[in-house]
Amino acid sequence: MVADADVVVHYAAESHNDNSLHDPRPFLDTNIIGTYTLIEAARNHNKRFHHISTDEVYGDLELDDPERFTEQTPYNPSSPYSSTKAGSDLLVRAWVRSFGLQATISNCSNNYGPYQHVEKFIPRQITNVIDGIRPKLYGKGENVRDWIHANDHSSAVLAIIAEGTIGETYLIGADGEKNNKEVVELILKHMGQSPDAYDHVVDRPGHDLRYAIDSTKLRNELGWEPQFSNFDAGIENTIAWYRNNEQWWRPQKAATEAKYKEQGQ
Ligand SMILES: Cc1cn([C@H]2C[C@H](O)[C@@H](COP(=O)(O)OP(=O)(O)O[C@H]3O[C@H](CO)[C@@H](O)[C@H](O)[C@H]3O)O2)c(=O)[nH]c1=O
Repeated sequence: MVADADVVVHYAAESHNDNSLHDPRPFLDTNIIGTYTLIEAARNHNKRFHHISTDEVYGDLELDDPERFTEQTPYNPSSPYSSTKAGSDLLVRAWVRSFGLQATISNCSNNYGPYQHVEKFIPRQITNVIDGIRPKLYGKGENVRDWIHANDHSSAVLAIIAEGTIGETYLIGADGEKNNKEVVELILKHMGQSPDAYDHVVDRPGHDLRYAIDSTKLRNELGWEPQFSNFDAGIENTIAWYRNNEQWWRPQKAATEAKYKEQGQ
């Protein structure tokens, strides 16, 4: 497959923190060995490679910290998931230096939009409300995530593939910081529910407090700008998508909720 490709863009990963806390092994197999397999294939076939990664490799920030993550922030991952992504980033960097792999890396903040698995925060709450279940907030709901629409993530990746400098890392983010409580309240508002119609549940062990991305390098060097900066409208459209595409998510819903129930979440 790699022999016939122009560019290998490596999005594939075990990506869900909660899953990694209950069964870390698939994260090592997929994120570490899987990435090793792909960079070896790209090296053997002399192909341009782009590695999709996460801002979680940088650990977390305090809620009141004025700083945001930059390409210079030291790696400090917290979870089995983010530590395997940090490991996969380092493999790519080593293949660039040792073997001259023509690779770039991007670390993106939290994505939202259509086609997201119902295990993730936003689709879980939307599909819960559709099913008459109250949304579930971990802990106090004060944790902050820096939301970006999936289409903006994709346009940034395209810009990096086209114009990015080999060996470089680019942070992708759209200045979308919101705490989890605000997001749930917005979903409830757009779904005609009372703003307090949610439950607090058991917190995630080691739960990262806040992620925040400074994407100046991507914007200045490659001229990238996000197009979907209206989060309110983005959430409304995402709700409409889940309402209109039940056949896509329904097969995963019961098993996903059963797993959460086992953890008191
Ligand atoms: C599923 C769920 C999550 N949460 C909280 C935990 C987090 O603070 C926030 C978002 O949770 P998640 O959707 O699991 O996403 P998070 O752990 O931030 O990680 C996401 O964003 C990362 C980028 O920052 C990606 O690398 C990961 O693959 C992706 O899963 O919502 C709740 O309060 N209730 C929930 O039911």
